[in-house]
Amino acid sequence: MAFWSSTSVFTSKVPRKILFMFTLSLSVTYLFYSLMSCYNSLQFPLQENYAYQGRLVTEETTLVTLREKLYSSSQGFTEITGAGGPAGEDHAEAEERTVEWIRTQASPTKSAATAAAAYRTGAPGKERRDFSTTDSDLRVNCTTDYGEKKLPQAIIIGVKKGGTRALLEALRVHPDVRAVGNEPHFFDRNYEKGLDWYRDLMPSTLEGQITMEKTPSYFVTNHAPKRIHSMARDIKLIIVVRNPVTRAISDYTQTLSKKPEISTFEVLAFKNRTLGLIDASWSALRIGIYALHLESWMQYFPLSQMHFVSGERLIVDPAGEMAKVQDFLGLKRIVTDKHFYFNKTKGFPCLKKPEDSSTPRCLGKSKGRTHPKIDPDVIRRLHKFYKPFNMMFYQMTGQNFEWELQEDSGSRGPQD
Ligand SMILES: Nc1ncnc2c1ncn2[C@@H]1O[C@H](COP(=O)(O)OS(=O)(=O)O)[C@@H](OP(=O)(O)O)[C@H]1O
Repeated sequence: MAFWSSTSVFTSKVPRKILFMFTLSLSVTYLFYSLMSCYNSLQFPLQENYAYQGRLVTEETTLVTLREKLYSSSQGFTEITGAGGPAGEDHAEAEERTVEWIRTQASPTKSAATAAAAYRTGAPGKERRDFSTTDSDLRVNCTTDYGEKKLPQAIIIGVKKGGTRALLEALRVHPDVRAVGNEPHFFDRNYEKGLDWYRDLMPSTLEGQITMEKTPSYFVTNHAPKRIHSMARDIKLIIVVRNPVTRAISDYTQTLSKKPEISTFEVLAFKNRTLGLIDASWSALRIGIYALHLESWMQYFPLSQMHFVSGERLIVDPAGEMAKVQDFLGLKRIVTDKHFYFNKTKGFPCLKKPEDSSTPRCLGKSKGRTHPKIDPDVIRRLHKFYKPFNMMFYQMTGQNFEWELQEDSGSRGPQD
């Protein structure tokens, strides 16, 4: 009773208009908060539904679109022929410097993922600017969200100066191949960093895509066969081989470009030139004794898991070599002669750009260097030195690379 009476006193004292306004504002506030909480609870189902539709209802289109996106961002010849300049810096050079940066700068306490991310994208700050390309930045951005990172199912293990970059870049045109741009050097220089570090370097892949990397020094690394085998015994191994004499000269040319003060090829090739004693411990020559290196690999892997690419044919018939590589990897033959053209200035086959651009891409200037002229007598002696090893190699692989037919040339081809 007291309550009712006090209420009636209150209503009789306060004007009806104010009471109405008060009630109205209370209702509006209540309505506002109700809507807010309702919005929050709706947000997740709406987002899920969007992704759900993307995955299931438009599955085909989405995958194709994603692949196209990944594909268009994974084209990778770094230099447009003739352009030169810092933007045209070659991958291999950048790779070397990235590896160098990681070796000297990366803190051992960093997590595998952080260190790998730094490796993949290059170093932050000044170093990063030196070898960054829009291409690789795109690659990282586009892939982090889609698919998952996997250990490689195929590796180009060699050989140094064989044509490994040309092969990898041509393979990357294939929509079912995703490869790390830099050379990870995991099984030779970075093994202690662990498999998580290695995996984290890899680009994300969608179902059906193959993860790849190339590090040509694996072929001549003692521990590499065992280590790779313990990671994946069914892995596919690709080896690009080239006339060992030409390969040695190419290797020397690369060293000479970095250290112009080194001795001549002729001096380095011999322990005693008068006695005709070849220095097979010189790495430029040692790498070319393919049969010996292959023996170590054959202790762990059957030949059926290895594919040998002719470095010479990769230049004169890139599409032909690519057909065989795609077959070996179980891929559809998508990279064909339509993807290549011969660039006269470069003297090598180059990749046509995808349809969205009219700009073709060739490898950088450290690929296809002009070799110094080497004494023909030294070349002849080196051919003689390699001949038995080559024969053994042909026997082991069941393939004749016909390097003996090139004995009189001693050099590499298109530009010479
Ligand atoms: N398309 C195309 N463009 C340019 N160069 C080509 C191409 N195909 C094969 N080659 C040959 O590749 C040689 C370099 O081999 P690698 O890429 O394996 O070198 S490296 O080990 O990664 O440094 C490189 O060696 P050099 O000619 O001695 O520079 C080339 O002969």
